[in-house]
Amino acid sequence: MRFDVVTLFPDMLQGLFAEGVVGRALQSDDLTLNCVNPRDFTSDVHRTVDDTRYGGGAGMLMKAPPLAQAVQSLPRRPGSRVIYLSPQGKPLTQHKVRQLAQQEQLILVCGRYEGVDQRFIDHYVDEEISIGDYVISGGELAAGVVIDSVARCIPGVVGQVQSVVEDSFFEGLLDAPHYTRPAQFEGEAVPDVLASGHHEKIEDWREQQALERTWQQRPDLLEECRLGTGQRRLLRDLLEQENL
Ligand SMILES: Nc1nonc1C(=O)NCc1ccc(Cl)cc1
Repeated sequence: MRFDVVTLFPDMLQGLFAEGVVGRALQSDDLTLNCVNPRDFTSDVHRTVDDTRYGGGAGMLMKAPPLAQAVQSLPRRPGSRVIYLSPQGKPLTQHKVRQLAQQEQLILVCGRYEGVDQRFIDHYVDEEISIGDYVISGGELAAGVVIDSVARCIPGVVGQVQSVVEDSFFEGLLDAPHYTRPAQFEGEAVPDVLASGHHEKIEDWREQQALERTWQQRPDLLEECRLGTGQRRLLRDLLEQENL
């Protein structure tokens, strides 16, 4: 997978991935990160990348030509997609992450200021993606979230594939609680079942905890995910316990 990031702040992205498991993977041949700066595609002495809006309105917009030339400067692999990060995009979900991980190349365009000229989006962007319903200062952190979550889905990037499969949202449910040594922490012990060594009971307990936590924190996820018969029974028991 090749990640190309179109950004006015290339050092930000390099900094985000200077260490860590994804950072190390990005040094390898099968996973690369390249940044391209639209400012390098300006022709005026001030290297202008922004301008005021037609029709008025506060703040500045990113101009289309430097963004377009930055994207055009990139070598394109078959199966490459241009993604624009913004609050106007479709929500980034684990399902979308898995879809993106199938591509050969992702070109991530990071906006700054108050937005970009819509004609750049219409002519060059394949899809707009949002990492959440809030506004951050630019698309760079959102691009970092896409790179990290997609890279984790690529075989060989994150060791112990099992830990990736068990990540929250891989089964559509939130994760069960986890515990490690010490056995006692501030007077609280670890749930007995986890010390029982009874793997089937432990799996059932974790399944029940994941359902309970998802039901409490994110009932919306329960509508979407396809529950197995065992999970459905556990959820029914849970709702009965809660007299619901
Ligand atoms: N939420 C989000 N999910 O993806 N990106 C965001 C976000 O807030 N970007 C800020 C942003 C995006 C475009 C421009 Cl021009 C300026 C600022």
